Amino acid sequence: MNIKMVELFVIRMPLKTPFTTHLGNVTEREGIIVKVTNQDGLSGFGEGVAFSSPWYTEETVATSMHMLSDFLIPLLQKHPIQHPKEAYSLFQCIRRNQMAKAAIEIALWDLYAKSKSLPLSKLLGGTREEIVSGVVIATDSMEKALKQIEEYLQEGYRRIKVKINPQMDYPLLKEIRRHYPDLPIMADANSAYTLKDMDHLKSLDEFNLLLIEQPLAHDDIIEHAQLQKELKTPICLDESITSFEDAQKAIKYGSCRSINVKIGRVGGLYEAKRIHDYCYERGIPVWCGGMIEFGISRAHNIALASMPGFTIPGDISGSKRFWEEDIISPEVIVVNGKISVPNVPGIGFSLNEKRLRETIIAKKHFPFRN
Ligand SMILES: O=C(O)CCC(=O)c1ccccc1C(=O)O
Ligand SMILES: [Mg+2]
Repeated sequence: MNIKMVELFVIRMPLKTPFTTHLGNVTEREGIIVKVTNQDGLSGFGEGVAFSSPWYTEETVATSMHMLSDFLIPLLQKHPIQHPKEAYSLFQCIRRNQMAKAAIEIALWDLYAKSKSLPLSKLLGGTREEIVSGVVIATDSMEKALKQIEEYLQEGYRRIKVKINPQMDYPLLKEIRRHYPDLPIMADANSAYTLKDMDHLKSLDEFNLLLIEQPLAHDDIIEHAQLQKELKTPICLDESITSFEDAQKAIKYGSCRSINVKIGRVGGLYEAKRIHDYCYERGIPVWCGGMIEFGISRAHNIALASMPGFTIPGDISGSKRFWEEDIISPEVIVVNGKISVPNVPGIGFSLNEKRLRETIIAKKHFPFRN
C-alpha cells in the first residue's frame, strides 16, 4: 500500500450531556485519530474508540497508544501489505487489543478505498443508500429519559435504546411504553444482571422490546444461552463478542439471536465483515453499535451498516447527539431518522483541521522507509 507516514492524534472533547450507565458516567471523551498517508499523498483515517478508563473493555487510550506505537505500527513498517485485509493476519501475533488494531486497520481500509476511487461502503459490499439511525438514552432519572426521548423523536429518530439495570428497568420501560406503544425500543444492560434475575428479566418480555442487549456477564456466552431459552425477547450480545469465533460460538450455542457489531470491539472492518457475512448467510440480523465516538469512527460505522445484513437500526446517531462540533466535515446529519451513505471515495467525510487543532492533546508520527 506504499505507506509513507502514520500519524496519531489524541483529542479530547466534553460531551453535550453526561452519558450514564450503571457502570458510571462519561462526561468527557478522549479518542485517537489515526492518519495513514501513502506515497501518492492520499490519506486514510481511523479512530481508536477505547475510553480513558477500562470500564467497557480492558483497553484504554493509553494502552491503545502503547500498542499502536510499540507493536502495530512497527509490524506494518516491517511487513508492507498490499490490501487492508492482510492487516488482520499481520496483527494476529498480538493478543487481543482489538480497539488498537481496529484504529489503524480501518484507516488502511479508507486509504485503500480512496486509492481505488471507491466509496468504502461499496468496497465492503454495502448495498444501502441510506441507513436508519438510532439513538441511546443513558441518563439517571425517568424524567430525563422521557424528556430526551421526546426531543430525539422530534429530531426524527425512529428507534431508541435505553440503558437498564435492576434498579431502573421495569418502571422505566413501562412508562416509555405507556407514552409510545409502537416505538421500536431496545434495552441495553451492559452486564447488570445475573442468572438469579431470570424471573425479573422474564417480566420485561411484556414490553415487546426489539431485543435486550448483554444482560449477563461481559465475557459470557454459556449463561446467555440458558437465559435465551427462557426469554421471549431476543438477546443481543455486545461485550461478549470480540471476534468472528465468538460470534460463531454464540450463534451455534443459542446465546443470542442478534449481534451488535462494533468495529473496534472485534478488531477491525475485516472481522466485522466476516461476522456480518456469517450472520447474513444464516438469517441472523445484526446491527451496528456505537462507542460515543467522533466522526471518523461514525463514518466507518455508516459504511459498515450499509451492508445488507444490517437490518436492525444501529446506535448511529448524528454528530450533534454528543458534540458541539464534530471532528469531521461535513458532520453526520439525521434527516427523517435516516443518514445517507456517502457516494464519494473512502469514508466520504474529511477531517476538520480547525476542530483537530482545538481538541488535540498529544500527537506522534511514524515515517516509513520503503
Ligand atoms: O455511541 C452511542 O450511541 C452509545 C452506544 C452505547 O450504548 C455504548 C457506548 C459506550 C460504550 C458502550 C456502549 C454499549 O453499547 O454498550
Ligand atoms: Mg451495549
